[in-house]
Amino acid sequence: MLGFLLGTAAICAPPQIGIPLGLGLAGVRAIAGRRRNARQSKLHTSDSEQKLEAKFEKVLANDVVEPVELLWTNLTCDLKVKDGSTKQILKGVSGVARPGRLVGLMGPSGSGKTSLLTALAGRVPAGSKLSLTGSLLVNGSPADEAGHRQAFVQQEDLFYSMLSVQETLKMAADLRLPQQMSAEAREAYVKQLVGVLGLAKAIETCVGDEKTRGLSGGEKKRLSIGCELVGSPSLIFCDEPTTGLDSFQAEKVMSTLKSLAASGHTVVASIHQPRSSIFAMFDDLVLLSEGQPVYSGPADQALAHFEALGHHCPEHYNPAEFLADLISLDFASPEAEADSRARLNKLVAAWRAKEATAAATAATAKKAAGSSSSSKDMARAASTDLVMRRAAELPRAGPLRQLRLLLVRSWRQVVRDRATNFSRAMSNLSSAIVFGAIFFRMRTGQSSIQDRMGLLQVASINTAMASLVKTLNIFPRERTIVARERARGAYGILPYLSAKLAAELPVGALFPLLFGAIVYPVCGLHPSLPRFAKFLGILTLESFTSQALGLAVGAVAPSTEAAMAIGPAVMLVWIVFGGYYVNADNVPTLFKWLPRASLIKQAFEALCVNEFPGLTFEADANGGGMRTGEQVLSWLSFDKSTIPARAASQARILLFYYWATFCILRASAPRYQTVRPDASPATSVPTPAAEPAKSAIAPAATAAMAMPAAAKEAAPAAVKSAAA
Ligand SMILES: Nc1ncnc2c1ncn2[C@@H]1O[C@H](COP(=O)(O)OP(=O)(O)OP(=O)(O)O)[C@@H](O)[C@H]1O
Repeated sequence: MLGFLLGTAAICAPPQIGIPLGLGLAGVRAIAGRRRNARQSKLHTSDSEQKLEAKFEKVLANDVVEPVELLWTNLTCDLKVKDGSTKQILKGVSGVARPGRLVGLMGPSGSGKTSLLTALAGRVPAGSKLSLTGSLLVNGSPADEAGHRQAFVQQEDLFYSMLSVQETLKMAADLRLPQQMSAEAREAYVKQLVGVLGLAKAIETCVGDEKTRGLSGGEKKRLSIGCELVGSPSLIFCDEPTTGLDSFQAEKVMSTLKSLAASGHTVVASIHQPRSSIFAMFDDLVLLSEGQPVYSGPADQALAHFEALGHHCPEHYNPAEFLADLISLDFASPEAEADSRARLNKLVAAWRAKEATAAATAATAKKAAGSSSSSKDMARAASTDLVMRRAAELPRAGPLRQLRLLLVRSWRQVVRDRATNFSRAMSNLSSAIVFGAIFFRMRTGQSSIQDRMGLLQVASINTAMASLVKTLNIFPRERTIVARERARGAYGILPYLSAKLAAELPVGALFPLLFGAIVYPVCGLHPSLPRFAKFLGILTLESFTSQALGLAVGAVAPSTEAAMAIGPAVMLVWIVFGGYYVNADNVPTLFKWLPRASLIKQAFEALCVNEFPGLTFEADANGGGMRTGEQVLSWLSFDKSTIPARAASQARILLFYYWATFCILRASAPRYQTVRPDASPATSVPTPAAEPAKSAIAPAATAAMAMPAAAKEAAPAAVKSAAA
């Protein structure tokens, strides 16, 4: 199985590293292969899967990435605005991304880079106000039918902050690689990936967050790329990978992308205004302004193109800056705007004319490329293609394995997050000290009845709020990570939620216990050990229910800020109907369900039922007042209540929130729209006007592009011969 690693390593590593590495470790691969076979026979893996896996290894070991060519023609993105009109964000953009080449998407802010990248990656949400038309082809087939593997590295780097680089990559590998891979092979695969990403020095460093120091911005970005690389995608999209990084880190990130392109991947990265050393890394360049194409072709021919149009880039000038200035609109004054707009219109018109001229040539070239490919090339590409696709379908981690892996991850996150745990402990401790000081050693006078009720109410509110706020702070962010991982098909919602709860509940229970253990004796609540234990149990269950409410709100809210606004507002309703401010008997029929659904009410009522029975109070100055705890319960309308009944109600509310969270998360699985064919007749052929320099694997790419129909016929024969 180490062969798998070596193959992938050879693909991911720059050629000068990959080839010696492959040769040097060939012996180790043989040993690992024998171990794998033994393990597999133990697992009763089916023969066909073993054969497929062997072929998969062979394909990877031969340093072959399935070549993928992405071709977009006349791509238009319309945005419906409020008044019913339409704003064009992309206005008929065409271009190509070839295997083995790094394509830079450049343009001024708001020019449509992110929109184009998102459209190319097929990540425009379905049902949004955006609609896409045009043509998007992968190796000649519509992108949504091509079945290729691709990765989308988003601008924001999100991770479980307490996991190290190695653990993060290993988790991605464990969840997403075929489960037949041995543990050693996975480990070696991760090690190799770390090398490719240049993260060897940071391998044990935890990712970190605002509270805990960890990876630098550049290292986080490379880790994001690494997580997306698991599964060896042919096509890699990267949205503004250098944003927020210093020039050194930005260059390292771009070098990683460049070496991935050099090993056969097709890489497309949007970038705002790179320094000249980064600009020099681009093989191809797509320039956009105001959603219109200004240039699309080899990066080293861009300046010549604009030179021919009368715009000369001064010597020793950063070409990226020159191009950015050239295609930007100047809003300094109406005259400057009119001038820059006129210049831009000319540049766009010149490019459109060049595209139109290239159309006929490209059609002929495409035909020639198809016929010049040897049948051997075609069979090889078809074989590779089929094996890679089928290998990607090998079973990954099943639900139980997912549960185990996710449990380990959540547990590490919860236990290692000392900063959060410390602040939670301090918050509960300080609340306990404040309440302890206010309600210190309550006596048995009439006024102590109110004090006891007040303490029980604030104890239930404090416990609920502490748990809610902590969950709202963390969960919306975690939900985004989960959504990304689910988009890669890493795991299901049920294993995720089960693992999260199993890991978090034991740690989460410590904080209400700490609070209750101080408040109960200090305030002089009913002096009985069983009642003390029940007091702690009621608070802990309430804390879990409040966490579940936080999960449901966090699942539905679009951001942490929104969740922090919605959660306390919902909690306020439960506090009002918490049994202290409004007597349940006086609630209008329409709202009768509210006290029943209030987690505060269930906790407060249970705490009262635990506290008051058996207590006696001194009479007031007139000899009146409530003399027994039972009278107090009756006054509160809690006289028929029992602790098991309240606990059962609380458990029902808890389960309802879990169920709601599950349903919301499942329903919110991202759905993306496909590109609708353009109704108008095709106006251009999507080939850069200038012929790009041929990459090492360009012939394979051309063959793959030209032969989807032929591939279908050639594939079975090719695979048969490979199996033989
Ligand atoms: N979902 C959307 N709703 C409203 N406007 C949008 C949406 N998506 C894009 N736009 C608009 O389309 C234009 C292009 O946006 P886009 O984010 O693609 O530009 P960009 O070149 O990536 O900008 P930047 O470099 O600043 O990130 C902008 O004017 C933007 O406001």
